[in-house]
Amino acid sequence: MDGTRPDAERKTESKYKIGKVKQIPTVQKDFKSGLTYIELKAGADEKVYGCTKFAGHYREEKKLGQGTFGEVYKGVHLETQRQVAMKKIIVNVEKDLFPITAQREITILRRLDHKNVIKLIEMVYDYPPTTKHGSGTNVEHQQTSGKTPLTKSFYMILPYMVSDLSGILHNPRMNLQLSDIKNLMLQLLESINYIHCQKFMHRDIKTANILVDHNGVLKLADFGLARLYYGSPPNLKYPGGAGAGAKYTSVVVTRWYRAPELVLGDKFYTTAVDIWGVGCVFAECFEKKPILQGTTDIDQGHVIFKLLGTPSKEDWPSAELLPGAELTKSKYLGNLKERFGSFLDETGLDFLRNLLALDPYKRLTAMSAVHHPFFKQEPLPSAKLNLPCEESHEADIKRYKEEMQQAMSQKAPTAPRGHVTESKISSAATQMPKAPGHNNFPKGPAQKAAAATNSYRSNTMAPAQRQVSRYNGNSGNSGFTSKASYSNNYRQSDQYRFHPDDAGAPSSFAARLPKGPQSSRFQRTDNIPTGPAAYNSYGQKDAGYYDRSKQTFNATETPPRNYARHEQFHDRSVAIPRQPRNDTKPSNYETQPQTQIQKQATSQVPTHRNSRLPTEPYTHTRTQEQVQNEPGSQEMKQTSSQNQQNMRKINETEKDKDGSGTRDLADLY
Ligand SMILES: Nc1ncnc2c1ncn2[C@@H]1O[C@H](COP(=O)(O)OP(=O)(O)OP(=O)(O)O)[C@@H](O)[C@H]1O
Repeated sequence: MDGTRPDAERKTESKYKIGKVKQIPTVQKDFKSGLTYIELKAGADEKVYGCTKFAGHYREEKKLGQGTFGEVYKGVHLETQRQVAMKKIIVNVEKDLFPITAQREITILRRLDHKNVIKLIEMVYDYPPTTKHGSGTNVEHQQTSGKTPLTKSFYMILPYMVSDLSGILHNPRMNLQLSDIKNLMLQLLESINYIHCQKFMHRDIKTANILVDHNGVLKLADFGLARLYYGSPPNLKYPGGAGAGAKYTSVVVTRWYRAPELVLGDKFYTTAVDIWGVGCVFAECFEKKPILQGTTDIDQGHVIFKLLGTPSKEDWPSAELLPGAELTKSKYLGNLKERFGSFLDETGLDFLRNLLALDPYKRLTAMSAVHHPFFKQEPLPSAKLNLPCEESHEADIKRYKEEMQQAMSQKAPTAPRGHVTESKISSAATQMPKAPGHNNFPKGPAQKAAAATNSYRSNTMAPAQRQVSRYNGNSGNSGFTSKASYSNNYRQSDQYRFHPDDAGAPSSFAARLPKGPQSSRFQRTDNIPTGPAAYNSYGQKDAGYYDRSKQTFNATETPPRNYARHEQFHDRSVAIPRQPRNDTKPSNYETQPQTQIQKQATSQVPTHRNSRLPTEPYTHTRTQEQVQNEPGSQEMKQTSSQNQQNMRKINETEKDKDGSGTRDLADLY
């Protein structure tokens, strides 16, 4: 381009060669051929190949979120006035190191092209003013203040998305119906199936990385931890995911969304780690907060097993071979049904249970999950996600919390004598002692009852509860302008509803995903083979089970209630007797009796800033002393210290290559 420049200068420039040379973004049209083109002309001060210069082309507006290596801003492309999101990557001029996660994200995003995956529009750069290359807006300030070392910035320019799922779930004016959740889940599974088929694992699935545009289209974002995996894409050979043939770093995924095999230190994990994240996201749509909030990496294991039960050898045979196997000596019974039974029926619970299968080889794949009967039963997934067009990002969560606390402090109207009123409950609640280390939100039963009346979950609330909800659009008391939300039994007319099996369904979900390892279980029921080997919790025709006592297959009856799930579902030839579970009560406050209203209240308190790396738990209802005195806690302590030792060993040998951003390139591909 500029033949007069010295070689040395050209060498430094090519260090940031990122893509095509693209200095002038104006798209022109050739009238003869009808083709559009961009004229390439290097400006005198534009030194980075493949990047547009920030100054004069883009304007930075409000902050949308905090990234690992810089912030994410809303911005405007000046020539087109198009709104964009700008993910800022700050590079220290002295060290001159480009963050590897950013490099990884750019490389991967450029390879992906799917409607449910965020697109990288272009890269732009901004030089510090001390260099002769020109002046950048952000760095001028640095120079004048003279405090911080000079940095140059790169921006990943992405299409602007009006909200992320974390923001949506915390926004009191947004009310997701079950049909909307199904729609979101289908879009999410499509995006994950696409990236898995492209041989990438995402490794950071969480609500903050799931973006939604103003048309209700979901876009998976943040590929900073993604990587190419080895081996074939998901297929019949590899149930439970793909990529098992190689060793990867196990310190990936934001802790609360980390799959149990990662928690136990497995390095030969598969794409199934992303499906675990999908399960966490799905459940979060109901509780409106991350469902598995471990305070440490070891605690994460306990929290997982508290929800799903400690796995027996039959449940997860390879767990005992993992470095953190000590954790499987705990004796939790699991409380998935108690926690989510009020939101989901048996089919929904089965879907959740199979997304959150502890054994990755029993977990659904993205392609099989799409065919789960959950999506075929009422309410069907909505054809289009219609959310109020309000910006909702993780950066807004703090504001929602303040709004909620303000609304809580307002007095409710007095009720006739003898009736329990919201204000009475609230005042009783405020007298309850606060648990240590917690915020100001009420904790005791009465407070939780008060909080429950302010539930976000209007779609699952009883009508009486819904009437007193301040946040619900249905409520006359609503302090917010809200789109009319539907009543509990509202059902969209069929023309607006989507069924995955409908040939002419208006949506793009119509069963066009390839059939995967476990997908046969979720295909049409007439595909399910008959006979003893076919008992399958989804096969309506063959709803039989292997009767252990009679040593026969009972093809006509449904299994008795206590029949172990793996016997019906996973073990197709021999029913392995389930290990009797020790009934010792674990040190698990969730197993203590809780009223429904308490549970609702606990689930509705968004006390964390957002769902990034956890620092403290949401609720902390017991004192240290209480915890120590609980039955089983000493035993847990021993297990825990052994686990800690194990995990320390793992961490020492593999110093968080992914989490710290100091990964070596070899791990990339
Ligand atoms: N294209 C976009 N449109 C609107 N908001 C966005 C966009 N991309 C990111 N955001 C917002 O910025 C937040 C952080 O973005 P992102 O997760 O990509 O950054 P990150 O540096 O990778 O963060 P983390 O360290 O949490 O992984 C998102 O949760 C979202 O709220």
